[in-house]
Amino acid sequence: MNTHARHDVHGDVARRHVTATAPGKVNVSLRVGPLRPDGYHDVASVYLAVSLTETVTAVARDDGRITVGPCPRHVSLVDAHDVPWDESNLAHRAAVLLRERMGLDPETHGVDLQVAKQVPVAGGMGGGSADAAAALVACSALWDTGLTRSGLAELAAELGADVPFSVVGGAAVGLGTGTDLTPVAARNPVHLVVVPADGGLSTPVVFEALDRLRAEGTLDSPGGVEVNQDVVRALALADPLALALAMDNDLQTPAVSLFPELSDVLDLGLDEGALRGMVSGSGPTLLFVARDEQEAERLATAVKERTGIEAIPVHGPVHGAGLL
Ligand SMILES: C[C@](O)(CO)[C@H](O)COP(=O)(O)OP(=O)(O)OC[C@H]1O[C@@H](n2ccc(N)nc2=O)[C@H](O)[C@@H]1O
Ligand SMILES: Nc1ncnc2c1ncn2[C@@H]1O[C@H](COP(=O)(O)OP(=O)(O)OP(=O)(O)O)[C@@H](O)[C@H]1O
Repeated sequence: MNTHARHDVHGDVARRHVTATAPGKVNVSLRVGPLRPDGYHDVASVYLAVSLTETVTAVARDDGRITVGPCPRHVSLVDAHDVPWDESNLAHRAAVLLRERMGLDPETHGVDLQVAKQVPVAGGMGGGSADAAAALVACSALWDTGLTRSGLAELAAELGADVPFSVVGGAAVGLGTGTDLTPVAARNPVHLVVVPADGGLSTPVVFEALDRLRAEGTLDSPGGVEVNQDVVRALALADPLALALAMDNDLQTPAVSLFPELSDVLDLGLDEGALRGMVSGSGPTLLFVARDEQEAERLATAVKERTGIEAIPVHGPVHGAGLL
């Protein structure tokens, strides 16, 4: 029996359960290369794990079934109606993959996954990826796999480009499809405001829009991608102004072309004193850089007052997926 699992009483049956959390992310730099034959793009990304986290409780079942649903105890801050609560859910896929790769008996190793979400759905902040990362960590403890964090990160890469980073957390450069991670220093927290949009954007559709804009010559087509070292340096120096000036995102133009309302909110954030505004990942969530925590609080309140949107002050880096 592993040391992390606790017991709970459901009816007459004591069921072991484990809870894990995993962070959402923003990309403070996202440089995207040309389309590859496998449908992916090489990226040079600088990831920052932020203080919006997903929580997954894995409750043991001995009938081999795997289920996923909203957590009945933890409050979700986002509308769980937008989430597919079936086998396509990334947390469900994570549990299936882990069980298979560890050679565990599918007749006896089942789990109910209870997910509490804080990260906007389909917002470009890797919320589904964080659910997968938390599910991997929770199920690994529940089933006593003995996998290390790097073993989990390797499995994570099979689930999606952003999943390994949510396992690892902190701040990191991501190469390849984003899964080849190198941690970078980020000593002091960076304070940001994230502004979710009313609706989501499909990640592949945003990448396709980028390819289209490049093919028609509206955007330059790079031969390859290089890491934005100015952003890496700004994180190491914990200098919000340098970070704001250096940040970039190749998916911003395609995301705004698909979701034109974003330009108004970007302008409004700058008008309210943000050091810089940018689309987070594939969008449509926006991120604004603030000078410090107080300024982030003030900015979030101002954006909320002017737009009615629930702007959220966050900070990063925070640690990766772990047991509660
Ligand atoms: C936009 C980012 O969030 C930035 O971190 C990621 O690149 C996307 O990560 P993700 O949502 O975990 O992506 P996946 O689920 O692996 O891929 C979804 C789809 O996005 C596109 N995709 C994703 C990552 C990548 N490096 N190149 C791509 O072209 C592909 O069409 C892929 O089929
Ligand atoms: N656990 C999950 N939570 C949310 N969405 C999920 C989950 N599992 C699968 N999905 C599907 O994945 C899509 C993208 O969800 P997610 O919230 O991860 O987007 P995202 O933050 O834009 O991702 P990324 O930044 O990694 O591209 C959703 O529209 C949904 O259909």
